[in-house]
Amino acid sequence: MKQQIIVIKIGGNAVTQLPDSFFQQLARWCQQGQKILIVHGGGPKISQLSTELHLAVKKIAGVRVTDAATLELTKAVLLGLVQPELLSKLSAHHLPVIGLNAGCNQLLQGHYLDQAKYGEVGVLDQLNTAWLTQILSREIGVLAPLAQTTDGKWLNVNADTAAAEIATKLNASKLVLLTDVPGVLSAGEVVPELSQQKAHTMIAADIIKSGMTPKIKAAFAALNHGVQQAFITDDLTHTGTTFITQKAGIAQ
Ligand SMILES: Nc1ncnc2c1ncn2[C@@H]1O[C@H](COP(=O)(O)OP(=O)(O)O)[C@@H](O)[C@H]1O
Ligand SMILES: CC(=O)N[C@@H](CCC(=O)OP(=O)(O)O)C(=O)O
Repeated sequence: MKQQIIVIKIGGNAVTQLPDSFFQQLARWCQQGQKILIVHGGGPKISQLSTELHLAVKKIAGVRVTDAATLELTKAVLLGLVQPELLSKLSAHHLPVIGLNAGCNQLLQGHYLDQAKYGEVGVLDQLNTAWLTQILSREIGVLAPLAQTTDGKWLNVNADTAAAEIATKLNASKLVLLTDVPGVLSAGEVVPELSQQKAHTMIAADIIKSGMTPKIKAAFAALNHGVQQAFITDDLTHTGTTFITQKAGIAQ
């Protein structure tokens, strides 16, 4: 089988409740020689600790408004709590892993999204793909959704957006957005296939909202920029919602 790159984004809720099937599927992909990059979130923990420390929690369409104090807390949560916990769970399942962040070898560089509106929030520009690809040929990379400006300032990036942009830059075969729901839901049922047009309608009807909005945008951005497949699921062994492009010509 051709070696391909799979990017898995794990949301902050999902990361605390990974089923056995998650580790088993990773082991299967490793045995097949697939390269795997995990981008992890941590939003619920950032919000919880912000509240405990009396820092305002504000999100605009799923993107955290991040002042300087919230950025410090975000780095501490992602790199000090969520990432080590995830690395130790993966290691306990004998999977070869390495923790990564934007500070290593210009791994992820970006610029401010809109500093007046969002504060220290970034958009990705550059990924050190040569170095990352080498790492991924040996280990599962586990990466926090932070970037640095060219002059070394840290930026908070929504993890769904980061995962999709990284998947695009790596020319990944698959982007899996692993979350706490089995897919995009409509009237309590998983929507098995979602076109961009149908997603727009569901957003306008307020069926898709809050944290699901950046996922939808991220998934379509990745597909439209060459990633072959994108899914939202709560289980790596179920496809949940598969995103489809209009070009695929599948009925909506
Ligand atoms: N149509 C929808 N289908 C499923 N979940 C939705 C939908 N609209 C909004 N959501 C919300 O999006 C949440 C997932 O986003 P989020 O909490 O940000 O997860 P994560 O931490 O995995 O990024 C779900 O738990 C649900 O509350
Ligand atoms: C700018 C921005 O929104 N950054 C996110 C990064 C973490 C994240 O996205 O975590 P989840 O995937 O668990 O939501 C945040 O601060 O919450």
